[in-house]
Amino acid sequence: MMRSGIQKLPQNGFNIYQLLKPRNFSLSARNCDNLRPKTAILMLNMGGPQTKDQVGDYLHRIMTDREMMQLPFQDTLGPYIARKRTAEVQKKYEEIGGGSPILKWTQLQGSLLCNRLDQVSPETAPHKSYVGFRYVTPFTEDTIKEIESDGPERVVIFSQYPQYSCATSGSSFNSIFTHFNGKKPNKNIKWSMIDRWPTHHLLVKTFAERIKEKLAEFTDDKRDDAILLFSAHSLPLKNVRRGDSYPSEVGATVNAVMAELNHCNPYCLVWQSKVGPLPWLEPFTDDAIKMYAAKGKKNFVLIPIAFVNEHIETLHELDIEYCHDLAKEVKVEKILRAAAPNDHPLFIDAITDIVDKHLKGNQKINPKFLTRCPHCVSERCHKTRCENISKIPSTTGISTTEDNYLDIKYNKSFESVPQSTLNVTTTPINKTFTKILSTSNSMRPTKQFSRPFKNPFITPANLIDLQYCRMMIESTTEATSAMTEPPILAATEPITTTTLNEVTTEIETKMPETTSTTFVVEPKAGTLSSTTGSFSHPTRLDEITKKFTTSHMTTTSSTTTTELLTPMKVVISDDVTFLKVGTYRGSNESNEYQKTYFIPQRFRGDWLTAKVTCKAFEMELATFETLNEFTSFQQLWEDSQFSKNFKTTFYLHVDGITKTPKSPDDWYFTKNGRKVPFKMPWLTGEPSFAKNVEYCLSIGKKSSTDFLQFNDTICYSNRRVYHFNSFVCQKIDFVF
Ligand SMILES: C=CC1=C(C)c2cc3[nH]c(cc4nc(cc5[nH]c(cc1n2)c(C)c5CCC(=O)O)C(CCC(=O)O)=C4C)c(C)c3C=C
Ligand SMILES: [Fe+2]
Repeated sequence: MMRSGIQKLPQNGFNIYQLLKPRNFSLSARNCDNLRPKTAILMLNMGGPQTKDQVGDYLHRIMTDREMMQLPFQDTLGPYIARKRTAEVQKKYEEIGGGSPILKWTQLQGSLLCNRLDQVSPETAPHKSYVGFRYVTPFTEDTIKEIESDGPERVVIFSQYPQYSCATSGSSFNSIFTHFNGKKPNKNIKWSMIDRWPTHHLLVKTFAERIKEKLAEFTDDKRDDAILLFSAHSLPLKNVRRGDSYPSEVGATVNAVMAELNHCNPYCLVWQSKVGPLPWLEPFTDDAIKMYAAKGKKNFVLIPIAFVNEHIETLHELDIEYCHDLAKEVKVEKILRAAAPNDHPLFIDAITDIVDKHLKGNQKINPKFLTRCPHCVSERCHKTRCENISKIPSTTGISTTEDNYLDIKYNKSFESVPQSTLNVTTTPINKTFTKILSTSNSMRPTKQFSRPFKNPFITPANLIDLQYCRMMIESTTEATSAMTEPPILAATEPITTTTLNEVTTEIETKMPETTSTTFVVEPKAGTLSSTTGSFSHPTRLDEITKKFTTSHMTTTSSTTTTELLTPMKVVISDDVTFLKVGTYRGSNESNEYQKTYFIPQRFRGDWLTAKVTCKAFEMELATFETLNEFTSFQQLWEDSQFSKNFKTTFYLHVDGITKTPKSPDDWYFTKNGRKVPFKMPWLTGEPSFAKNVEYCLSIGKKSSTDFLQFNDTICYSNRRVYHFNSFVCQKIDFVF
């Protein structure tokens, strides 16, 4: 499906030529480069690649922008991830017509804005708009040079993000102030800025109109039930914890729009476009559609609420991935996407009013902008707000000294925050989590860890490694050859049981079409017993998966069917290799056994350190207790049957089986107080096999707030074959 935001430019029944008709100086100001504008409006935005060729550089810039992302070894890791991601992102841009329409829309909006400003504010005319992008041409720094050479009296830096985030608007503003650092500014040009406008009444009206346009397309009987899903680009929770105002500002826009609409419909604020493995603001837009659909809601309007023009996330993610693909998958009746404000006349009125009021007012800068987030540890933010900003000549009657007063006051209050609060010193570990999370966001210099760590499990090195592993794990979508590093593993791998061959033969006899089985056997589950093997077969797997999915979900309870979520996907990167870190011996009533732990090689320390560190970040760590388990896992991953349809990424921790009951009747789900037996079909249906079968279920969670994940396990009397037919359930009581 091909979409192009550019093709949509003339829609909306709005004749832009009416606005562009010549009026005194205004048109010439924009068409004749030689004419000096009195007022320049610098439209700030992130930008998007206009051609496929720009995608690589664009991603490179995003990934190396420390305000947008904080990665360990960012200078190396950022470009690496950008390269890995380029082809995938290029494909998306191809599908929306070859490039991002942000530039075209911003130019049009700027032009319409200046025409209107010339009318409503002749004293500051002629106005001329300029575009300054953060990650792609025209770069803000180049545009500033252009403005300076045009020599206006006044420049208004106008953020095109209605809601402020340090990751977006903050990054753009900081880049401007960094640009001015060390330069001699032209004292004749006065600068001021508009950093946010989330609840401007005309912006709110524009969104309301965009929604009404779509509601009008529903039949009368369906219209009132349509759920309005306000979808905003998500934000990492670490940014939220730091105090980023974006979530509350987006919420403010949504509330104002709903008030404007007299709360005519049910609605929900949802978040889209998560990047990377860390937790971001939820609920995600696609999950919300799925879950509402599962609850019988079938009509939706998606409203992009945090961006003022079409871009890849409206044209691809919302239109193609959700309104088309997902809607089909979850059998939505009608789902429409409201257009972005684009060139809606009310929107042009909105930006005109914002700039006009700004020009007539005397606030050159929002005090909120000068006050950093409560948990901000960014040196750049500090420098920008306390030093660089005061180097830009102000535009209003306020003297530079007074302007500096704001900065100095702020500066002092910042300095008075004891830096020691940034150190992680406390135990027990639970208490340290929050601090670690809130202070490890930016790539802090190691000196911030200068105080000794009392918790022996968390070391700066491991924190950095952890982040590194996360990024690496997330950044690739295919299992790679580096995973086959097993020589080290093979050499040290203990075989925990003597019955391996026996079981292999047995299974191969029972399942003759099986050409590849990988599993490990171990003594019957007892204390500390855990999963040690996998079953995998390229052709049978599909069949088995089908059988499992249907029989589980339909025979256990019809209501659970609707709560089946995406199965797991395990992503392993070529940079994460595994290392043996420990072996221990144990015994249960009938056997002795030995286990060996493997952890990602980059972790320093033992497996416990790795585990505890991961726990601190609520991340599961892939640990493989035996070589066989490791190889099985790898095979499973490589098996396209398993990987092709999976959308969710998380980390696999093959964890212990909770209990091995004696018979299937010993455990069951409860649903509405009713006991629902969990009937496990045996893979071959062989009665002779079935008589010794015991059933197991391992339960895991990827984070404390996440859904339970169930792993089916079948035990044959004294051995267990584990396979990865995992699924995720919600709201099910499990009773042993
Ligand atoms: C308007 C709000 C946005 C916030 C907040 C935001 C935060 C944010 N974004 C990334 C990483 C990426 N964003 C990317 C594209 C992108 N981001 C926004 C908006 C916000 N981002 C838009 C409108 C776009 C698309 C622009 C276009 O080309 O049309 C990308 C690149 C695309 C991709 O790789 O998927 C990345 C990467 C982070 C890490 C972040 C918060 C910290
Ligand atoms: Fe983004």
